[in-house]
Amino acid sequence: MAEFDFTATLQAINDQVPPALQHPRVGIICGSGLSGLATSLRDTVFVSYDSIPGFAKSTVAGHKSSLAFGLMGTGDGVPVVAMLGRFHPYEGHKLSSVVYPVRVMAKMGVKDIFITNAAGALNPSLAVGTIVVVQDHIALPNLTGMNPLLGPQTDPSHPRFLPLSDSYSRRLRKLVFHAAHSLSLPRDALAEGTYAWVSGPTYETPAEGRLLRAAGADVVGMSTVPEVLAAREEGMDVLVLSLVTNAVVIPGGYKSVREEVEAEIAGKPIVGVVDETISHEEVLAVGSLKGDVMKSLVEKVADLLHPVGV
Ligand SMILES: O=P(O)(O)O[C@@H]1C[C@H](O)[C@@H](CO)O1
Ligand SMILES: Nc1nc2[nH]cnc2c(=O)[nH]1
Repeated sequence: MAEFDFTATLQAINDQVPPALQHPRVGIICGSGLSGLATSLRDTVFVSYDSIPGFAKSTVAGHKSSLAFGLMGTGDGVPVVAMLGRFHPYEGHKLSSVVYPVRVMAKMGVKDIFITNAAGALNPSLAVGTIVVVQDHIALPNLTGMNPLLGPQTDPSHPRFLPLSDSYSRRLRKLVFHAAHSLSLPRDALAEGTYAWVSGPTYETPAEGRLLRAAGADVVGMSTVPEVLAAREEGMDVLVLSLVTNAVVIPGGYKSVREEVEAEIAGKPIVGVVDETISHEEVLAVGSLKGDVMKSLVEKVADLLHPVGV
């Protein structure tokens, strides 16, 4: 961690943020196309990543590069810091840089972190637009030597062998369902599921999608798990919400070329999906279409939070 200087980072941030907002209770990471979450904040102060030592720059469309500090929810509001733009390993950022902002949030006093992302559906019952409350993950990179916590510990007080069985806070997951009830969201607007982390930047082949589905994952994405690990190591409670932006596993699979040719010879139309691709533009479009639902959910959860220690 010698490359990171928390004191310099916090100093640069505090120079730009009024004292009342310098110790946020909640941290939010906005996924692809979900930076609109920050419009929930009042008295907002933006701090550009350029001005923060140790922070990288997000290079992905749909990700800005600033922190937003402000108050969320009714009444006095909950002090929040939101990352408008995250870092992904596929952009060339080291895993230690990817998770540095999460560690900085912990130093600021964040207790609960809400991590959002855009993800592809592996479970065919998940429609585009569904918000998945993540209850577990499968991280192939963690199992194959790319664990973000590999290497010297960033703090000797952290556990060397971090348990992950309780990574996704039951308290916060329950609050999401209470929030959805208060907002009268239809039951199928939300689901529970397991997130598979892959490195990207390629989207999955159909066979890779089937592999991850067979392994038990419901959605797949290219972020989040490194942040979850760092947050847990830092002692924060974690909530992850995945917005389903596209289907990876197609029910019934793709029609084979033989079936297509046979249908052509018989002069019949081919029934089923022949070919389908996903693009980041599509991912962002779903984000802007469904971002408001994510936003009201996050606002309501912030409202339902009890004061720290209660
Ligand atoms: O930052 P998130 O995980 O929301 O972004 C997803 C994964 C890739 O970065 C991108 C692919 O479209 O969207
Ligand atoms: N890996 C992966 N990440 C995504 N982010 C949004 N959609 C997808 C997807 O289909 N696969």
